[in-house]
Amino acid sequence: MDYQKILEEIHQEVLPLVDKGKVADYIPELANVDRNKFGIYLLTLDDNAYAVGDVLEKFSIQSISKVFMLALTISHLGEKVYDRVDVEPSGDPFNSLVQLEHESGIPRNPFINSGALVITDMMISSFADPRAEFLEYVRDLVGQADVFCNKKVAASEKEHGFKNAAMVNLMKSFGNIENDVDEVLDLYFEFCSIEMTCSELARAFRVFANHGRGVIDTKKYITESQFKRITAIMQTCGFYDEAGEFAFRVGLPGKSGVGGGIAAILPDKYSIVTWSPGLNKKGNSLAGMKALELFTTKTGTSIF
Ligand SMILES: NC(=O)CC[C@H](N)C(=O)O
Repeated sequence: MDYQKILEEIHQEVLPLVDKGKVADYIPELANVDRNKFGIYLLTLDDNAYAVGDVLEKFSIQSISKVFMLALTISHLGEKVYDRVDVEPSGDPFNSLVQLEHESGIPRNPFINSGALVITDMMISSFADPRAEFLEYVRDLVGQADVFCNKKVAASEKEHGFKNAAMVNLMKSFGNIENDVDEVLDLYFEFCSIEMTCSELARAFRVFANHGRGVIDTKKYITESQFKRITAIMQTCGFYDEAGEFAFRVGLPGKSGVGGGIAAILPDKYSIVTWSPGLNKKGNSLAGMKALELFTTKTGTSIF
C-alpha cells in the first residue's frame, strides 16, 4: 500500500477543515498556537515512517500524557490502581464534576481529568521524585532525551485551573487523594504541559502498538495483561464524551489532548499521530479526527 500517497491525499482533503476548529483558550498559553498547523505521522512496527505537514514541531500533548501516567503507575503498583479509579467511559466532558459526587470521589476512568489527578496522587505517594521518574519514563518511551515540560503552559493552566482544583478538593473530601491538593495540581499541570512532535509521540505510542515492548530498546514497559487493559481503556475512554464517535468513525484505540494532538495505534501494525490545534465542541481535534477517519477508511485498517 502506498501510505505516503494516502497521507498526501488526506492532507488535501482535510485542509479546508484545518482553520474551522477552535483552539483551547481556557489555557491562555495554548490560545497563542497557530491553528493552521497540521501534521500526520505514521510509524509502522517494521520501522517505516510516512509523514505530511508540521510533524517536527513540538506541541503541548496535554491529555495524551494520561496514557503515559497510567502506564508508569500500573507498571509500579499493578492492579490495585483500579481500586481508586474505575474503567468506565464517562459520557461527560473531560473536566466534568457531576459524576464524582454521585460516585463518592472515584473517577470514571484514568483518561479524564479526575482520573489522571488520582493517578498523579498515586505517583506522589509512590516515587521519591515523581517529576523526574515521569520524564525519564517518557524519554525512554520516545528514545530521546530532549522531551520537556513547558513551565509557561503549566503556570498558565494553574492560574485558570479552578475546575481541576475543585475536582481534587472533592476527591480529597472523599478520602481518594492522599497528598497535598496543590502538590497534586502542580504536578498534573506539568505532566499535561509536556511537548512533543508528531514523530516523537508516534515513537512513544509504537511501544503500545508493540504490546508494551520497545521496538528499538526491546525493553518491556508493561506486561501483556497491562497492555490489553490500557488499550481497552484507550478504546472506550480515550476521547472523553466522544469515545463512541471515535470508535464509530475511526476504529482505533487512541488518546486526544486539548493541544490538538491525537495518538492512535493498530496493535501489531502501527502508531499514527495527528496534530491540528483547532478543536471541535467536545475538545477533540477537528481535522485530526477527520484525517484518521479517512486513513482507516482508505487503508482498510482498523481493529474492527
Ligand atoms: N483534555 C485535555 O487535554 C485536558 C488537559 C488539561 N491539562 C486540563 O486539565 O484541562
